[in-house]
Amino acid sequence: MVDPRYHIRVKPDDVGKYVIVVGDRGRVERVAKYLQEATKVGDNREYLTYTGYLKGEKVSVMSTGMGSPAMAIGIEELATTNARVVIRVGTTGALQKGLNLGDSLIVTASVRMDGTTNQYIIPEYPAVADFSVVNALIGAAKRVENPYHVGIVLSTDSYYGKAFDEEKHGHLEKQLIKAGVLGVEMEIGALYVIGSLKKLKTGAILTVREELTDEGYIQAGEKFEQGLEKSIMIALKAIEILIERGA
Ligand SMILES: O=P(O)(O)O[C@H]1O[C@H](CO)[C@@H](O)[C@H]1O
Ligand SMILES: O=c1cc[nH]c(=O)[nH]1
Repeated sequence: MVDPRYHIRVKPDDVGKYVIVVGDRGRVERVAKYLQEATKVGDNREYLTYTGYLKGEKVSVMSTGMGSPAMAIGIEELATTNARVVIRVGTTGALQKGLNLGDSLIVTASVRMDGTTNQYIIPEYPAVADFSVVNALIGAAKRVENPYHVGIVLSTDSYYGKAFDEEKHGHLEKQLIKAGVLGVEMEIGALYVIGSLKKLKTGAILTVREELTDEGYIQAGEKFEQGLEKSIMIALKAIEILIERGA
């Protein structure tokens, strides 16, 4: 028989109803330190999982690695546990001026430029967040006080180029920027589409890691690290809001 949690290697009851997913396994403990009684409940491949408590409710944090295939496996397997609400805390490259290093970006929807979700459903099916999760993230961002933006991102399969190769796809970049797409990352399309298909409530908050300036991109640094910490706090506060609302 196929193990429904072959990759994430957790017991269903070891995962809370509320789960934060992060790309980088080094980010898991940065989130877990805010949970009460956090303990490691799984560690296999890119999937490192801790579970603790917030307001008496079990909350987990799991890394999903880079790219949509790894996110898809993580979400499929999480859906066989107690998980019902999944919030991604990730990083993004800005596609618009005015998104500064360390700013938070609450993601309402994604342009599905990944391959994975096309193997699940027609391209016209939207990659959209759960409204109650977006609402809680906005409420939390107001309280934590980090500059934040709300909107659409582009989810690609390639960090180095391809969709944004000026010669090959310059028109596409211009089209999406003109259409107001705020940032680029690599997993939210899969999270939102597969989350919807599996009846999970999903949302995401990204931190700007590459800022677009007149001179080109500037990357990471202290402002980014501080902003990431704030984004983690916003995601946790959003979960507290959802717990209070019984959502
Ligand atoms: O910081 P994370 O969550 O990994 O997200 C972004 O960073 C990675 C690329 O450097 C991709 O996974 C992209 O989506
Ligand atoms: O996928 C990503 C993440 C951060 N910055 C980018 O340019 N791409």
